[in-house]
Amino acid sequence: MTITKEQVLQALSNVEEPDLKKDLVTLNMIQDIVIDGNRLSFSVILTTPACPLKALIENACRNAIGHFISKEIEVSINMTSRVTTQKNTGVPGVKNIIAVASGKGGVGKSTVAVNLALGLAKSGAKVGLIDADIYGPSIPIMFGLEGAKPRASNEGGKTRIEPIEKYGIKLLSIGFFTDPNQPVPWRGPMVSTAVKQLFNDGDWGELDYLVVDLPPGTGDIHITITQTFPVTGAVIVTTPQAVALADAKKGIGMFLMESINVPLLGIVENMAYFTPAELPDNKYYIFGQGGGKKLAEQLEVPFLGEIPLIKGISDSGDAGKPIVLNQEHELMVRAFTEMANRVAQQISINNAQVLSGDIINN
Ligand SMILES: Nc1ncnc2c1ncn2[C@@H]1O[C@H](COP(=O)(O)OP(=O)(O)OP(=O)(O)O)[C@@H](O)[C@H]1O
Repeated sequence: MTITKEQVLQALSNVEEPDLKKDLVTLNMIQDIVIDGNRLSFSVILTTPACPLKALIENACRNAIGHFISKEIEVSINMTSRVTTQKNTGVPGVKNIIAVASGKGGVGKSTVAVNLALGLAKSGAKVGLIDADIYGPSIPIMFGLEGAKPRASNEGGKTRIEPIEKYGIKLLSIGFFTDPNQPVPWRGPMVSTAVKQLFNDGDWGELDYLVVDLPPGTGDIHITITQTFPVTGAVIVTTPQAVALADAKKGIGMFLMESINVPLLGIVENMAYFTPAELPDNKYYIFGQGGGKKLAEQLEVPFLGEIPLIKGISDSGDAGKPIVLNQEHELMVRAFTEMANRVAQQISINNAQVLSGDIINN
């Protein structure tokens, strides 16, 4: 039997991407169609490396070919991915900037930023991390990089700073350039210049996601970053207590201000419950239950997940090996991996909504 490329595309135009709510052909996700007698192969380009719907989409493609063309065709599908982008992020080669913020200090914003970056990288994405928490940069410690100094060079009058690579991600922290034993006595404009340099002078190469750990609260750095670089979206970290939730709301308000206008990717509730190591199935909601989820519902933004409170996180942070890399802490690995996948999924959905039509650029 002879089949044509047009028949294949026609059949696959009946398969909808469940998140993006459009068919795979309209989204330009079907590529490299090869027909050889009754053998057919093609690639499906997903928009997140760890697409939770991968198996479902592959199955739907096989069914569509069987149903609309013939069950006799031998189908081979290459499921691959290419992270989308919707706007120029202002940093060459960087497809998406993710700002991680919290209203209140000490809620675990840096912990979430680090494990988010590593979770995204684990799924196969190219990831960078900027620690813009100028008054309390904690990423050098969390990666075991205290005292590290990134190499800087000068190319044609332009400074290039080489991010430090560890655990598969590229890192720059304001802490690499300051004395950890001294407070940073910088005024607003100096801070803004220093932070912008991390973005502009960093030799980031090609990145799918650049995660930015912001200082707590709302201030100069938030305004500088969001007004200089078109941020793809913000992840808000809170804990379950009423004070933290109230501050998270303020933080969210800032991102939604007309002059800032950064889309919200969602809310993460950290230290949501306590699970003792010896009783892994028990959850104790010591600070109250469901506050983060309720806030997300109220504000109509996605809820990205609950991260339990366990002692291992602070130990891992202090030991320079973030918990998402520590298979012994299965519960945490799962919580952070799922959160990272939800963030990637949300970016893919937002990008598709902005781009309408072809979302995979050739
Ligand atoms: N889920 C958790 N379980 C146990 N400890 C945690 C958890 N999340 C964070 N911590 C610990 O709480 C402390 C504060 O976390 P972190 O530095 O990530 O917070 P932050 O919000 O970035 O703080 P800052 O306001 O100083 O920037 C750290 O010691 C960290 O290891």
